Amino acid sequence: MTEPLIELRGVSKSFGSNKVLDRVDLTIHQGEALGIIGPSGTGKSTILRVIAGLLAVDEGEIYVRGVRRTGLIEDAADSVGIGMVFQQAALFDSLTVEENVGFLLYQNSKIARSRIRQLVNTKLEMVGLPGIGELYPSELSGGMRKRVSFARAIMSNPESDQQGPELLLYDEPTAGLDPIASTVIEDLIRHLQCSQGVCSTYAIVTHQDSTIRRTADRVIFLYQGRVQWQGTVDEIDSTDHPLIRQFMSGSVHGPIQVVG
Ligand SMILES: Nc1ncnc2c1ncn2[C@@H]1O[C@H](COP(=O)(O)OP(=O)(O)OP(=O)(O)O)[C@@H](O)[C@H]1O
Repeated sequence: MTEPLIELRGVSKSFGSNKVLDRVDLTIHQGEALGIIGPSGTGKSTILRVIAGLLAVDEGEIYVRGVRRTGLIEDAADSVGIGMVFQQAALFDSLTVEENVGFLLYQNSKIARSRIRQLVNTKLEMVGLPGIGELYPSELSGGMRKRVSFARAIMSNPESDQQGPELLLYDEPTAGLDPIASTVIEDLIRHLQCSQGVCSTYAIVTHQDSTIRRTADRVIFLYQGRVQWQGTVDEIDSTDHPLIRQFMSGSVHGPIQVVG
């Protein structure tokens, strides 16, 4: 098998006395669509932030295409471009859609405004929202805001060698959306995976059944700081693993402790 794009080896992370990740091993290969599921508060977003290089770990090693990462992403860029779509769309309300999507280029490059506008428009078209650059986030629906945040995550700098992120990390991209708006987002995630030159690999954290089934090929189940199960999306239905059976049925009875 080829070298993984990302590999976590024995990664642990605590917040105070709360040990959220406990010697987690995880690999993501080129072209994979990985679903990360598990009960609330079990460390799914934390894993994404670790993979993105936004959060330091207490123990363990992170390899990016076989090269050990030391420090955070701000210390040294990885050889693999990573884009992250946060749980909340996290747009700046006082900026237009265009300024939000092109934010990093406006801030960190000397590229002409007209060129950035062109690049932004291309990305807005890719997420199915052409011509909305002049609008403000408050004028958009929740689903549109999510799509704008996708456009921002896949923006690339034409002055750099990287065409765009090779790995996209989605944190609950369909949370709070109705079933149809969720389908639009799920289709978009798959479509972006297949678009040439953009993010053919992704990891997605989700609680939504339809999103797990429609966007993931392989799934890992996280609980009590560990990867407790992994399998294909079809195996979710056939496994008799008690954690998966309880989680997918939503039962309050079983090995998963119900909080609250
Ligand atoms: N910056 C932080 N400081 C302190 N505690 C944190 C921090 N970030 C996360 N935590 C704690 O770590 C645990 C895991 O949080 P995380 O957001 O990774 O869980 P999750 O599985 O994504 O949850 P959910 O499904 O509810 O979004 C929680 O108990 C959370 O309170």
